[in-house]
Amino acid sequence: MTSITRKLEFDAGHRIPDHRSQCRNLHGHRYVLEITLEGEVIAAPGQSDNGMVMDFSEIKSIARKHIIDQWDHAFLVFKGDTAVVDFLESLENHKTVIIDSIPTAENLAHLAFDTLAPHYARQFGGSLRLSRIRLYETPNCWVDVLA
Ligand SMILES: Nc1nc2c(c(=O)[nH]1)N=C([C@H](O)[C@H](O)COP(=O)(O)OP(=O)(O)OP(=O)(O)O)CN2
Ligand SMILES: [Zn+2]
Repeated sequence: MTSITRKLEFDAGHRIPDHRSQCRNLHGHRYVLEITLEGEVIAAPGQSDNGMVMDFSEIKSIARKHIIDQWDHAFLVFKGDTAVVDFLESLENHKTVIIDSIPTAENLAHLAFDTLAPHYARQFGGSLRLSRIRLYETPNCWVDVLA
């Protein structure tokens, strides 16, 4: 079994409404998402992905389609944070993602894991699995969600 990791970055706004300090304010981060997959190295001479667990560009395409393109330059807001939801909905064409939980790094990492895992599992007849999502909220703060 071999483990490979693809890193992607995106910018998003959020706030943690219950937070006792600064994080209750509207603010943003350049998030770093690391996607780690486990699988066997493909042995298929002549095939584009020969010698790879999965083509890094393919890992990126799946993550972009299902997470990055939605979250990049969006404001990620808890559905129960009605003051902010109402404000964002008053802005024409604003990119807002309403989620079922408070947008902490932990909850966002779990959401990314649960969203992406089935898409990677579908590759190569189910022989590939998402083994870890690591999400950096800042260079000093990150979360790991493990399979
Ligand atoms: N367990 C968690 N704690 C905190 C979260 C979180 O998602 N999970 N989020 C925040 C804030 O949103 C913020 O992103 C982190 O702020 P801070 O602790 O200030 O992190 P910095 O890296 O910017 O701190 P430095 O002191 O500049 O290193 C808070 N807590
Ligand atoms: Zn924050």
